[in-house]
Amino acid sequence: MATSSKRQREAIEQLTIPGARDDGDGSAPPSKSPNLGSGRLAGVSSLKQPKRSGLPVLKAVKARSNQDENDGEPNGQKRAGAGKRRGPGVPATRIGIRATSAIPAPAMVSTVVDEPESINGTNGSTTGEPLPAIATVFERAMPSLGLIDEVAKPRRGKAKQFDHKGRLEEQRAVLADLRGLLRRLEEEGKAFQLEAVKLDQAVVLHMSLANQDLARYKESEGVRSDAVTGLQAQVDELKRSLEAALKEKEAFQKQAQEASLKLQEELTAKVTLSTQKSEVASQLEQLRSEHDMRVTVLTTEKTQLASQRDAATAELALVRAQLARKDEDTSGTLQSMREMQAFAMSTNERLTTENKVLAEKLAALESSTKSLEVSSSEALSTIARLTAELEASEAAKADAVAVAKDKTETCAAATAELNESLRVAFAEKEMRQLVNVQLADVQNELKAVYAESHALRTEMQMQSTRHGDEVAKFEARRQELDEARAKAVQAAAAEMEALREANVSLESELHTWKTKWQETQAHQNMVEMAALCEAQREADVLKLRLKEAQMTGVQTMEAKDAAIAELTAKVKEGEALRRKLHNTIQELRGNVRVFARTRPFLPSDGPCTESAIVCDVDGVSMRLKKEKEEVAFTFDRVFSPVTGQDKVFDEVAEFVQSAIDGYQVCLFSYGQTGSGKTHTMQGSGNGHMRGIIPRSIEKIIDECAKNREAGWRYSLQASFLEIYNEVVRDLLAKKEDAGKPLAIKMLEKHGGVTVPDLTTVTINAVRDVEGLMDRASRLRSVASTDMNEQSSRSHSVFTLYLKGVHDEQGVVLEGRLNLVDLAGSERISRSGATGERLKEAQAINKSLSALTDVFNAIALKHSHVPFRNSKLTYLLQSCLSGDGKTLMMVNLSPTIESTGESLCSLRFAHSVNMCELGKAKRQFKKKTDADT
Ligand SMILES: Nc1ncnc2c1ncn2[C@@H]1O[C@H](COP(=O)(O)OP(=O)(O)OP(=O)(O)O)[C@@H](O)[C@H]1O
Repeated sequence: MATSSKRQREAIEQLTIPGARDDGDGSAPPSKSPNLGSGRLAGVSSLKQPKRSGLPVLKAVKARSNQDENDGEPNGQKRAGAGKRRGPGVPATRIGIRATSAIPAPAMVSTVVDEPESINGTNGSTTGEPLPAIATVFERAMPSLGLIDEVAKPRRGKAKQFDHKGRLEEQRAVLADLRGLLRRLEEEGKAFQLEAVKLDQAVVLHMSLANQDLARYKESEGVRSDAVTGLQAQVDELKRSLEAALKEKEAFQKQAQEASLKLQEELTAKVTLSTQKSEVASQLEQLRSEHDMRVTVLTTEKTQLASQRDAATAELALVRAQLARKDEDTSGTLQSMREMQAFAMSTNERLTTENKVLAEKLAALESSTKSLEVSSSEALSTIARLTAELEASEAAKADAVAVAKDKTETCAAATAELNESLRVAFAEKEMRQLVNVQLADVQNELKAVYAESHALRTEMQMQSTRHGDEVAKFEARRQELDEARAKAVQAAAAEMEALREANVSLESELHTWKTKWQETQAHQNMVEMAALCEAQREADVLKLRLKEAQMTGVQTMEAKDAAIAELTAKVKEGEALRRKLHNTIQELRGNVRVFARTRPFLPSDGPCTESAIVCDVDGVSMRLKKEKEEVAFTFDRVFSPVTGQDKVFDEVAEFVQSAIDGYQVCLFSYGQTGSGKTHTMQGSGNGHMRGIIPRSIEKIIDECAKNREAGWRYSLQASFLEIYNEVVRDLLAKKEDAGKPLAIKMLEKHGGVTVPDLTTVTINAVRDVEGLMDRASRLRSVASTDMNEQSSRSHSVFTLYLKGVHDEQGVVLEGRLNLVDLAGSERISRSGATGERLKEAQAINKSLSALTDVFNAIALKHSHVPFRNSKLTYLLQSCLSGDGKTLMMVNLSPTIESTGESLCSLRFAHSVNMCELGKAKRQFKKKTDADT
């Protein structure tokens, strides 16, 4: 404002003509040229200034001109002449118009294009504030108007005093001044043009900066939204799997509860049974003692009866002897009587007297005979009584014998019953053992579910923390950008507001101008209007250009988004292709494929859950933290603790498919004890935690069913063995053969090995395998150690023999899938093994070291590979000597304490990964009669 007033004063001083100076308006000559266009308005507030400074001047001009007109001059054509006549009045008006119209239009344009600078907040102007174009025009025009007014004022006063000549001189001088002014204004116009060009460049520069900012913002927005979407998807995925795991866990808990309820019931039933059994036993005991007592009583009775019988028999014999004696006596007496009768008869006559005596004697004898006969009949009745008694005792004895027989029968029945209950009790015991095995399995499964869900929870927490950080970062960035944008918008709004205000004031000014200038010079007014319209048009064009630029920016961003999406898809495709090519190369080289899997933390690992293993997101590399450094490893596949059984199986499924296609496939899990080998191979339960073995069988059965439609017939056989303390044992053996050592034999025909007496079971359905696994897990050598509650103390080998016959094509495929769950390597000091466990650990470590030697020999391409150094390597010889495909799953524990073991396992796995076994051979042959 102060500058503007100063400029006005300077201009007035410069333009003050000698006549005017004489008028006492100021005596000092102009010291320098006025610089009307050099300054910019300091801000929106300065827009008001021209109104305040210019309008009163215009009003004064108008008032004076009205006054002149009122002095007696008519309007219209006469005015020009009148003006000339009146002297200073007319030139003053002209000067005013010329000075205003001389302001170059491009300068206005240049001030309009100043906008983007302000929008971006990077205004190249010294003040850094907007330049409202039209306001500037008026700002610049106002001093000239004031000047003209000032110039005209004294002249009008003097007009009355000078003559025509003098007035003409004055007019000429004024004209010359005005010409000079016009020239300066033209120069000013050029300067404005130059400035406009510069401002154009600045606009372009700021536009490009704005576009860059916009692009950066869009890009970061895109990255953020991608990351947010990705993270959201991951979180959703994790939530889903957690939910599934929780559901499964609930189901398992339910199953476990049911199982424990069942077990409880069974235990109650068993208790009842054993109570019944003890009751029966006590009854039996009672019966036995009763029976024994009865037997004793009967024996005593029998003995008594026998002694009675003996006594009776003796008595009878005695009586019989007496009777016999008596009979003898009687017959002797009769003989003597007969003799005596003969003697009597012979001597009858002679002994008539004697006959009497003899008759008396005879009568006596007859009475004694009679008494003897009485005693004989008495003896006979005694005998009869005794015989009856004997018969009664015999009957009693028979009764007692019958009772004893009954008792014996009861006893036998009770014994049979007892045997039956014992048999039931044994069956119960077996059942209980089975239930215990199942319960252990369920508990294990529960533990695995818990561990997996815990890992998922941890991962989710980490993800959400990371997500939170990312979101916070993006939020901060967004806020920054929002703030910048808000500032820019604010600045733009202020600018727009200023423009609008300027426009409004311009319009009102214009209106005033129009009204005034219409009266004085329509043509100049038209030029001015044209300039204004031109400026407006240019402003519109610039606005349009800005809009277009924004549109182009948006389009470019959309194109960039599309390009980013395309590139992302290409990266994915590239990754898939890379994996495919990697697999092909590995296959062609016959490399042993190695997958690494880290198990989640378990409650038994203790409170510290800082993992020693970091799995990278690329899915193939990992790092092991060792003190302060990290050792990096790369394998064919790396599974983090949150990877479930299904995902792991998805990756090994192609190997299982190879077995169906007629290859010998060997898949073995290696790692320290408690690192999750059995979990990976066998798993637990029949749900989500099923391992590779049950899933492989399901897949094979499914695939075989599908291939059947194409004319293939399949037969599936399975065997399951363990190598415990260097002894091969059949895990599917009958009870009586359990634990029997089996021999490994070299097959002369194929050069492979076989275990001749191994049980093979035909598999028709998935449920066949469940029974089979139960059978095997009851026989497998498992024990509790400090490192694992259920530690496998043996290497187990599950083999599936597949034979596919295509009758039409006359071909036979013979695939074999060996799924090996190795016993865990262990540091004796950590596992706390002593006694039997120590012996087992030593055998395990020895055979694992033999396996290491075999792989080392293969890796170094030694001519001799020491397969025979252990039962394990001898048994796996055909798989490891190049005919088949081999995959090793290295299992790892995440704990810091296991770092040493993990490093050993990883180094071994790395050396195994380097082994080249040669290209696998398909077991394909022509069908023969033996293959029907
Ligand atoms: N990926 C996993 N997710 C959930 N739980 C797991 C996982 N891996 C292992 N576990 C759990 O860890 C425990 C030990 O695993 P496992 O018995 O399979 O180890 P191992 O390597 O076979 O041990 P050992 O050599 O002593 O037999 C089990 O309770 C198992 O359920």
